[in-house]
Amino acid sequence: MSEQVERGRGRGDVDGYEKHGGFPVYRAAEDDGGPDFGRLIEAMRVLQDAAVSVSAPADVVRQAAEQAEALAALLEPHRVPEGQQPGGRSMGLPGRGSLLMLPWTVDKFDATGVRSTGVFRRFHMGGNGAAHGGTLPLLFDDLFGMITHAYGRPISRTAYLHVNYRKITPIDTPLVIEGQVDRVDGRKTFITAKLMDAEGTVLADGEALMLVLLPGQP
Ligand SMILES: CCCCC/C=C\C/C=C\C/C=C\C/C=C\CCCC(=O)SCCNC(=O)CCNC(=O)[C@H](O)C(C)(C)COP(=O)(O)OP(=O)(O)OC[C@H]1O[C@@H](n2cnc3c(N)ncnc32)[C@H](O)[C@@H]1OP(=O)(O)O
Repeated sequence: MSEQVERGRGRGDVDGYEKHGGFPVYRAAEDDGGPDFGRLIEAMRVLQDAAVSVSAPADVVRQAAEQAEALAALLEPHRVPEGQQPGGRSMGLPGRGSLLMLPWTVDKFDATGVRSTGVFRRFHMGGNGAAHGGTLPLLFDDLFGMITHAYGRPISRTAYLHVNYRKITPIDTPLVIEGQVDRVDGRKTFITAKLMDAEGTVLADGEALMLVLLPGQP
C-alpha cells in the first residue's frame, strides 16, 4: 500500500467529513480483514472467473454447487452491519477487498489525483475478449469516489457519470486508470479520468459530477 493510501485512512477524522449527509461513518479496516481475508477474496474471484467460463460434467457441477453452498453456510453466521465488514474497507487489498469492485491496486492517492492499475478478468467479459461495457462505469465511479475522498471533500454522491468508449478494453491485459479533480463549485466536484493500456493508448475517458451530501441526505 502506498504512503498516500495509508494517509487516506485518516480521512474519516477530517472536520466535517463524518458530519455531512446521512451517510454512515465509514473507516478503513485496520488490518485488511486479517491474514487470510485477502486470500479468501482472491479465491472467490478465481471462483467467479471459473463459474462464468467452465462447461463441466454434471457431476462436477453438482460437487461444486455443494461446496459453494457449504462455504456460504460457513460464512452466513458472521454477517455484520454495513461499515463493519472488511470487504470494501480494506485499503491494502485489490478493489479494497470488495468482490463488486474491480480487483485493481491503487498506487497514487492524494489531492492531485488517484491512479490505479489492474486487469479486467474473465468474470468481467462482455464479448469477443472485451470487458463488458457496464464494468467500465463501475471502475470509473469507484475511482471518482476515491478522488473525491483523496481531495478531502466530504461524503459525496455521483450526480452524473459519463464514459466515452474510445477503443475495445481487453480482458487479462494490464491497464491503468488515472483521474483528478478538475474544479470545485460549492457542493459540486467535477472530475475527469482516463483508462489507458500499457502504451498509454486511451481506451476510455470519463467525467463526473460529485455532489456533497446535505445534512440528512442518504
Ligand atoms: C465506501 C468507502 C469505504 C471507506 C473506507 C475509507 C476510505 C475510503 C476511501 C475512499 C472512498 C472510495 C470510494 C467511494 C466509493 C464509491 C463512490 C461511488 C459514489 C456513488 O456511486 S453514489 C451512488 C450513485 N449516486 C446516487 O445514487 C445519487 C442519487 N441522487 C441523489 O441522491 C441526489 O440527486 C443528489 C444528492 C446527488 C443531489 O440532490 P440534491 O437535491 O441534494 O441536489 P440538487 O438536485 O438540488 O442539485 C444541486 C446542484 O447540482 C446540480 N445537479 C444535480 N444533478 C445534476 C446532474 N445529474 N447533472 C448536472 N447537474 C446536476 C443541480 O442542477 C444543482 O445545481 P445548482 O445549485 O447550480 O442549481
